[in-house]
Amino acid sequence: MTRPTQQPTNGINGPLRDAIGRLTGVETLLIASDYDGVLAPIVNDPAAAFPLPSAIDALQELATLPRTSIALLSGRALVDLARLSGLGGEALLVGTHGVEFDDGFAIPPEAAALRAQLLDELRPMVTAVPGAALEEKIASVAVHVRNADPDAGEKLLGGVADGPGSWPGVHSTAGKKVLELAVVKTSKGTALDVLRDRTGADAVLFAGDDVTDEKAFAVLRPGDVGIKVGPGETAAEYRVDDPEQIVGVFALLAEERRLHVGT
Ligand SMILES: O=P(O)(O)OC[C@H]1O[C@H](O[C@H]2O[C@H](CO)[C@@H](O)[C@H](O)[C@H]2O)[C@H](O)[C@@H](O)[C@@H]1O
Repeated sequence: MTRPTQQPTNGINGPLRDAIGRLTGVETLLIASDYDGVLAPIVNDPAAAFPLPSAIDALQELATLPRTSIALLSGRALVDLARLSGLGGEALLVGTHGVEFDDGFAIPPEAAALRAQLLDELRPMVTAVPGAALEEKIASVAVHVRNADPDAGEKLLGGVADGPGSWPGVHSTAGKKVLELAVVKTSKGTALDVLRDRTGADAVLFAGDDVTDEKAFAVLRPGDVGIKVGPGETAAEYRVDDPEQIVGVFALLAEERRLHVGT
């Protein structure tokens, strides 16, 4: 279908605008998004990181369209992802950096034992640094230092990385003022491949802002669209500045795809 020349573009121009135009016409489309820093602006309290209402509106509108699926792919525990995003059956939700699908995840007993050891080691380390906090998830533990003195926080993260973060079977990933220690292998890339298969998508749009999202950008294929939100090195082909701009992308895609596929 030819795009009307006067169609609003939500301020999105150039190659990204063209890429969105190409996605509108694919037979089966998957829109997958990271949560924190993409749908929800970064805030000091992880428990209060709510999404931009307009982001959820745009994703929900996309989910109503034929042959169009939406997914959230997050480092969050699945239960927290569902609660904070407010999305339910209309979205495929995957938590803990790609291991926790909504059809169930059971942590292997030896990994559960390792996680318990990790918590025993980390609690006194974190308690000793005012403002630092532990976030417990089913197969990982996150050490947060956003609210700690910057030097003390960096020192804590260094000590955690060199200490429990280097134990056999522990997989450490640095994020935004956080070090995540997982007791199972995690990969948003593997999870995105699973989502692609499950939805039968001919093309995928993935948006992410952090280091762990690079594994998802790495599995994108020709015809897919990867969008990095904010600064930092990336393998993504496109970039927007902030969550408000990614809302613009989702809204434009919803509007154009509705015209193309009908409802
Ligand atoms: O994969 P994501 O959905 O981007 O989740 C990554 C981590 O996000 C959360 O931490 C980050 O956001 C917090 C709220 O804005 C912020 O306070 C913290 O400094 C950031 O690191 C979340 O708490 C983690 O569990 C996620 O893994």
